[in-house]
Amino acid sequence: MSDRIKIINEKVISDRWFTLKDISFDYTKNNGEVQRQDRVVYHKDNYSAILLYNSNKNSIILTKQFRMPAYVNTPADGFVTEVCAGMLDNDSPEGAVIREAEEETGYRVKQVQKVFECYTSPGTLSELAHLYVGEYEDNMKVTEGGGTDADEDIEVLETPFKAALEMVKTGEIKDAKTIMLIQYAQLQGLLK
Ligand SMILES: Nc1nc2c(ncn2[C@@H]2O[C@H](COP(=O)(O)OP(=O)(O)O[C@H]3O[C@H](CO)[C@@H](O)[C@H](O)[C@@H]3O)[C@@H](O)[C@H]2O)c(=O)[nH]1
Ligand SMILES: [Mg+2]
Repeated sequence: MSDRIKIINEKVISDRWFTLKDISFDYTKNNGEVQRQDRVVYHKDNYSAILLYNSNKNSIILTKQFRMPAYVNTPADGFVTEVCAGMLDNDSPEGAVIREAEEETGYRVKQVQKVFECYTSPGTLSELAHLYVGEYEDNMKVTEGGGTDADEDIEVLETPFKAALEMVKTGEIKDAKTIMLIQYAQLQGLLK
């Protein structure tokens, strides 16, 4: 496959947060014809996310925080309900998800299970997500959570699983990784 792609030029448009590049390349089409193409790509660090669940209480841990891109799309959607997620920051996907679970939700989990990887928006972003589930218990709560960066202001919401399913149905939960993990838990019968 890769011999069908020849990079011709890469131009950095912005490296203000992650890097936005304009990439021109020669692409060999399925019919053998070579075509010069140009794509704008946002190089975004990979991240891990986790659905923390308690199968005795039938509850999950969700977070809620302001997300400017969602606000730009629809101001009423600016505060986004999500599972805990964070960038790898040079950790392994598993190390990062355990770190972020504690920083954002206050739960110190030891065992996590990887369920899948996904490209979050492969036409635009280089970002690959590593998605996990993990059991939490009340006695694993070591801090209030909320995030460690000065500009992180994360609400931690212990939510009955039934209520979360309803939030997906009504559109109150619109975040893709969160919907995927909630539906995974439902399909696997992790929670009722
Ligand atoms: N200065 C600056 N800081 C930013 C920017 N974007 C994010 N940050 C800050 O960088 C930190 C990143 O926190 P993480 O927990 O590691 O990542 P995240 O923001 O939760 O992002 C992950 O989940 C998102 C939601 O699904 C994903 O959209 C994102 O790509 C990523 O994987 C946060 O403090 C956030 O405010 C930016 O453009 N500029
Ligand atoms: Mg985060």
